[in-house]
Amino acid sequence: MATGVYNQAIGAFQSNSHINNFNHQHKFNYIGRLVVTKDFFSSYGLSKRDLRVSKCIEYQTSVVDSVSSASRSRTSDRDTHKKSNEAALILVRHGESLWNEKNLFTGCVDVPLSKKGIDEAIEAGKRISSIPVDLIFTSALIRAQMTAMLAMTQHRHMKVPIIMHNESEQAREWSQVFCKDTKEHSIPVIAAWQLNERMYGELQGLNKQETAQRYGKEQVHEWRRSYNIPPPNGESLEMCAERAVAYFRDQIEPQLLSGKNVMVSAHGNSLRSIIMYLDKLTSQEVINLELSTGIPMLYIFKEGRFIRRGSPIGPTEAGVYAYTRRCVYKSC
Ligand SMILES: O=C(O)[C@H](O)COP(=O)(O)O
Repeated sequence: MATGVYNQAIGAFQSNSHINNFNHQHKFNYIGRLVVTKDFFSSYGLSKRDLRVSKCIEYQTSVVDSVSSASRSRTSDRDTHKKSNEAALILVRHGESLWNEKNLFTGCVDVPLSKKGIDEAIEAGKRISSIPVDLIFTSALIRAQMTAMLAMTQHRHMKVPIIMHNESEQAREWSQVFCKDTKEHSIPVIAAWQLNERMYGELQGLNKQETAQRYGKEQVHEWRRSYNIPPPNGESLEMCAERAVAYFRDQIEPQLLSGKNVMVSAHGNSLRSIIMYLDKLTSQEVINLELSTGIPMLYIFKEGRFIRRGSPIGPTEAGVYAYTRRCVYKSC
């Protein structure tokens, strides 16, 4: 049985305000397509009544498992992963940074999280706390790394994320862990510059609103959201996609293919380009794609396809939209 945590995780995606007390009906309304076994009900203290509210339960996934069930061994988790040939992919844009707070173009400048960003990262961690994570990829920038680390402090598995230093033979040698059990209670974290925010060129450090006043809203919107027009001496989304999507395909997809659950903590534009690839968005559609800080998005990778699971539907859930294809551009 491997559906319990998936249910719970999806339930947690439902609503910010319901994180601590979301009800089962919510969970099932959103899921609506999962096989729920006896184990699930007992491990989460649910009753038959809960089953009745889940009108249409038909889709079984083995991506995630019940961490609360101490009886299940890690070995069987691995077997399930292998057999199922499906995996979870969590994408999260870093929490608010100190420059997001000041409304400055940041790009590749390495700025830490603000207090609000720290809270967002912790909140993001709560939302994904029931999805087993085998491997984490972050950008090389501290705001994405802080987000990943803070999120993992909330995880039910309590595994310790450990940054892999591959920059030299010595770094690899000196950071080895010699205890099998300790290793099993760790999650490797791989930092890659290819996942960095798009390089914002001469806009880096400028105030967004002042820049819009100086160059005009349309011009700044074009720099920020067009697909192939770069800001002065910076990267267009297309250029950013060339490195970020290539990295995703070469390094991340093979991990998913092998059944590993992966979290990627990165940036507004590197993630927009990856989502463009995952959801097959056109260069027109991606213009309207906006990502909120610190809101995780879940995809299931199954039979070579990415199935987006992270955006709850319904007007009452507007506060937790991580992703919207049709958003009104606001100059900020
Ligand atoms: O780099 C930045 O300034 C932001 O993180 C992303 O900016 P954008 O919303 O202008 O793409």
